[in-house]
Amino acid sequence: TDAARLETLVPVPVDVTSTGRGYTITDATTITVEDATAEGVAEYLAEFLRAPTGYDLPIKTHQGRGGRDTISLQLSEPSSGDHEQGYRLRSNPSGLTIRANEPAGLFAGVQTLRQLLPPAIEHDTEQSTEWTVPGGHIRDYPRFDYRGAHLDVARHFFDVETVKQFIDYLAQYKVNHLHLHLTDDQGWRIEIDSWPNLTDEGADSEVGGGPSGYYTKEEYAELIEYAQRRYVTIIPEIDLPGHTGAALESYAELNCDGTKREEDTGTNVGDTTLCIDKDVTYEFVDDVIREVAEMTPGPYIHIGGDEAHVVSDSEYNTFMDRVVPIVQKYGKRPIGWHQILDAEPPSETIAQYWYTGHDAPDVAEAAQNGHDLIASPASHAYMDMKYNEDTELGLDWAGLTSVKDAYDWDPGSFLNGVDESAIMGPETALWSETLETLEDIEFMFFPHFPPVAELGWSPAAKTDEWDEFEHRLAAQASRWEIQGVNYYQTPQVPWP
Ligand SMILES: CC1=[NH+][C@H]2[C@@H](O1)O[C@H](CO)[C@@H](O)[C@@H]2O
Repeated sequence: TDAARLETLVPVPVDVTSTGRGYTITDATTITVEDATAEGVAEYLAEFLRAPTGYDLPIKTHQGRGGRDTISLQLSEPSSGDHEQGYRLRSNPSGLTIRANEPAGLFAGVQTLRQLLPPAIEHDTEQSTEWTVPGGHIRDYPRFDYRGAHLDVARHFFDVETVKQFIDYLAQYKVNHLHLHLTDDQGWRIEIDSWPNLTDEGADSEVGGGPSGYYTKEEYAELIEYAQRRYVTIIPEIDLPGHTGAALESYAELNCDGTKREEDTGTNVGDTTLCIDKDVTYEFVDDVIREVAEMTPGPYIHIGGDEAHVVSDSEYNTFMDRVVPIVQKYGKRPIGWHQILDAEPPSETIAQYWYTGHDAPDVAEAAQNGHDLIASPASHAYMDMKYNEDTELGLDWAGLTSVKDAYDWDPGSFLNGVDESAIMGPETALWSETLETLEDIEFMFFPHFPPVAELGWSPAAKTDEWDEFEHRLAAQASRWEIQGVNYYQTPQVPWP
């Protein structure tokens, strides 16, 4: 029934009230916006609805508050207690209203509207369906401002179209940050004008040695624009000083022994590093960070810092002492995997926690001293962990991660001794040693990912019942079928 769709939303909203008869979108429906800054959302909504409904759905601006037969997108001053990424959605027989303080909130409301419509709305060809939105009102806002998803495009390269589809999946579940792991031992995937060999030579291979590639600056800008239109901030990661094999293969001088490293098509970790004692290393890092900062409108640059196993602690600290300030010099806020804390970087440096345990005293101490954290424990948020021993794709170094495991944790309290206020939010990680295609990405990401997306958005009190959640997750499958998502039908979920 239409009203049932109010009960199967993922992420679950803060407050949902069913009020009986709702609104049916017809060819008489118009979309109205009063505020020019909401026009982007109106266009996104219109494009989304026009294909499956076949209706014109004209967008009318400055028509005042919507009258009959309108989907009205309204921006209003924050009223007390409202959250800047929140929205309110109302559906009754005369029309629909989504109201928010910011366009990002309207966009979140549009994703909820998408799930209140019949699954047939996911078709990109005209369907003869009654497009009814159940009667009700929803008040909603995110628990965490930061809801992230990481994608490793270095071990295997994924083209612009694939990354755009990945961004669409993030938007569908209200995730608002995409962390692109652009560089590693097997490939350098972003064009740097001042060091052209990084992509001339460092991007011509990948794990297994297959065909590969990189993003030109134009393609990177295309991804930025596509993400911005979906209120997703892109965070580029240049992993340093370890995981630098592709750079070391491209430029002899970056190696301590002055000879180029062999091309790496394997999956070992921890056996590479830039040469800590050479000045050219810091010229290189400065050039790279400068160019990446220039092409990245978002506030963050991730500099990795994980698994620098072939340098000493003091070398690592020397490196980070020189490199973290470079990120700041170019106006960005540094993020690193949580090992970066060993170098005691400036307190604005964000640490991304990725180990499996609840106890990390150094991380807890850093959080108490003002560092913000991103929660990516490999035992719950690593989407490349196998679902079970039968899963062909993925890895299992952190153990098997069932879909229930991806839901049964709390980003705000996962780390002992860390107050929720230090947690920016959860971020999934999808490493691509074993993933080569969009279908491979989809298989590990669905249904692993929506549970973590819910933990990032929904109230803690509503996300601790797997037995309740599994029914809402199951109801998503009718949409994924139409979208053509290659999802894993885990026996853990009562699929329709
Ligand atoms: C931060 C981090 N460093 C390692 C670790 O996570 O595991 C990943 C595979 O799960 C691997 O690809 C990555 O290089």
